[in-house]
Amino acid sequence: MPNSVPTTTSSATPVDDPGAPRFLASDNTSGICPEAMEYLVQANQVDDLAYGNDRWTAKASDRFRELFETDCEVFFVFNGTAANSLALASTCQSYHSVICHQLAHIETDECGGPEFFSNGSKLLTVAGDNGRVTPERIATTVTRRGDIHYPRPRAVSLTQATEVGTVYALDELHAIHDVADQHGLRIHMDGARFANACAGLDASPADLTWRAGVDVLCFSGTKNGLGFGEAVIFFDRELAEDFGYRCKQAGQLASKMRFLSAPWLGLLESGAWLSNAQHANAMARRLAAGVEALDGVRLMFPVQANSVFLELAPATQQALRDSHWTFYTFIGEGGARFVCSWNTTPALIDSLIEDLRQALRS
Ligand SMILES: Cc1ncc(COP(=O)(O)O)c(C=O)c1O
Ligand SMILES: C[C@H](O)[C@H](N)C(=O)O
Repeated sequence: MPNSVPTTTSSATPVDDPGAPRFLASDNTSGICPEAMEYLVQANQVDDLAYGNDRWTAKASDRFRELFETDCEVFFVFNGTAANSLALASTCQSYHSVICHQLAHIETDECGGPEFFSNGSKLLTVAGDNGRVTPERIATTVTRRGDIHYPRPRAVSLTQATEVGTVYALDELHAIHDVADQHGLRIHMDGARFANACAGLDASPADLTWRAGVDVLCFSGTKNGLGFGEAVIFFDRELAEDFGYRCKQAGQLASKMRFLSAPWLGLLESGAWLSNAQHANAMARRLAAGVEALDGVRLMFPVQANSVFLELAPATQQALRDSHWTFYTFIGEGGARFVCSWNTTPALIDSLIEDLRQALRS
């Protein structure tokens, strides 16, 4: 690494500063991890070609093909909403529909992006325990109507890890693949926290995607230690045809793409893509274990990735806010969501547990 490369690294909230905000609302609040920053700075050392024709983008794409053990097609876009919206638009026509969970981010938090970029493909939402779609609910949604007035289901979207911090086990993915195959559905995977699912399941990226029938994965780098940059990975290469044009038309073709792909290369070549997720998951488990014994706190979902959902009384929530904790209450089925990141420290988690303990006493 050139000596001039600054070894700047982002740190989590300093616990010893009582007035500092405590960032656990989202993994979108963390900074850029050292491995990504190192490669970002390296990519800045010399000029390179634009629009994805640079060496970094080629190397990162090859590393993804090594990681997934298959000749997949790789694209880089700026954020997850664009990744999901454009990937879904590649799986179906405007008169088709996409089956997804009622808590899916594509339904609740993308402001109609998937419908917009597909020119109208309808999202058909289904319920399901712990944020997961089931094969039975998919089959019912497909078969309940067959008339010309019903937008024919053509894809199913799975979020792995889910919006409520659970994961689809391998057998669940295969059962969904079977029913999708039976009904001619393509499978899109919202992998905003895909690395956390790999870590949580101790399963390979290939086993959790194409070997389980996934046609396209939106793999988030933003939540895995990058500043921005999502990889859209097509395992069905036919679906990838013309995807570059979709990106360009949607304003998602980065001219200096090396600054999206080089940090990804840092994650992949160092293995930080997985170790960052393993750490974030471990911090979530630490939080879950720490609150288990507290009266007045209910763990709302199994903690299988890096998110923890707690049912807290309004007064308790306010007490935490008064202590500068940040958390969301609009995700999933309510409750307070705490999300751990690559740089979440044990001290921060222990400080939250202690503040919770104090809040519940008052
Ligand atoms: C499950 C899920 N999917 C997709 C996204 C992508 O969102 P954004 O467009 O904010 O990158 C997010 C955001 O954090 C998310 O939580
Ligand atoms: C909810 C918000 O859109 C973001 N996806 C997050 O999980 O923090």
